[in-house]
Amino acid sequence: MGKLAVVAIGGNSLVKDNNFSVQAQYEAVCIIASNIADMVQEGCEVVVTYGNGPQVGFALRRSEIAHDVAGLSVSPLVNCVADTQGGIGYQIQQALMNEFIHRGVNKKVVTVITQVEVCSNDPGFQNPTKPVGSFYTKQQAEQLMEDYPEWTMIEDSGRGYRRVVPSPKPIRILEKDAIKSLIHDGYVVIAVGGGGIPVVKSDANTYAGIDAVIDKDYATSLLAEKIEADILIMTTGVPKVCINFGKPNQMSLDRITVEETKRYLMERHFLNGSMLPKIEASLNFLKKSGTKVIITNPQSLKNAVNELAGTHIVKL
Ligand SMILES: Nc1ncnc2c1ncn2[C@@H]1O[C@H](COP(=O)(O)OP(=O)(O)O)[C@@H](O)[C@H]1O
Ligand SMILES: NC(=O)OP(=O)(O)O
Repeated sequence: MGKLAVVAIGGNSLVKDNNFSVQAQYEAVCIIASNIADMVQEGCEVVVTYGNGPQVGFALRRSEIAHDVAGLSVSPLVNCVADTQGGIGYQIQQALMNEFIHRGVNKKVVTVITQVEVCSNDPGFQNPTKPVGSFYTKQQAEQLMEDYPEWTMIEDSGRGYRRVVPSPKPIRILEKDAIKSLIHDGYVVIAVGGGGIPVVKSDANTYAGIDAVIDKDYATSLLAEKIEADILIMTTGVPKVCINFGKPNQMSLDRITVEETKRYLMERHFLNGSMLPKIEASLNFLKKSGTKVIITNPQSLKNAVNELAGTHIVKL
């Protein structure tokens, strides 16, 4: 078996130039699929995970508006996660499958509906931190919080204001063994979409969904550790991680060690709800099975694997 890489696709990186259409998202997915197919052809085993931050927020909002306008029942947030996990997984699966067909590569692709266990006492339920859906101006955000007193909104990385929802930490991936078997059988596996569908265990050892959005970077790092992946790659909206992000002295990083990363983390260079989870997920992974983490944008993926792009976080 070649090197095992986990490629995590950021939900925001699937939204191009504020075009929220399904077609535009599919086009963004196709760029990533082409890069992933290159990696597979170069001998890598690949597992794909993906976010759903924008998409799950849109799904929730659509359902709330349908309730207000047409009296339809509101979809619980956990079902919005399941819906977007399926919808985005379908697009990635189809784009990758078509890419392999075009190239004459005999590789099977499958998406696994993935449930991820969280703790019902997780402090994340009391303190929502996960930005979802659209970006709003400060004025719009103030108006929305007046109209919907139950909403919490925060400023997200200088990009505008967004609604935030609870984001408990992932503790167990229920379908982990199925994912491992499929990798072993030669599939490109797509899993842990949207961070996984959050579930809690009952006293009777059964499971039930709970309203939250798990950060896909933490869920991906947990999966990467459990399947003993060699490399973790996170694609997002920026080609490289920066220090002093958004400031006049912003500087992008090519290669950093774990120790340097920890120092930048202490110096608060990575913003909450956006780059911070990626960095924490990277450090978790490198503490366990991982040898290297790459953070870059989708179009640079192939070059990044060949050390020509992206930010590389290494043990030494
Ligand atoms: N230190 C940093 N370096 C680079 N980008 C940063 C940094 N801090 C915050 N960001 C922002 O974080 C974004 C990535 O987070 P986000 O869009 O939430 O991730 P995702 O692509 O997984 O949806 C980048 O596109 C950038 O706007
Ligand atoms: N669920 C999640 O973390 O999605 P994003 O990566 O799109 O924020």
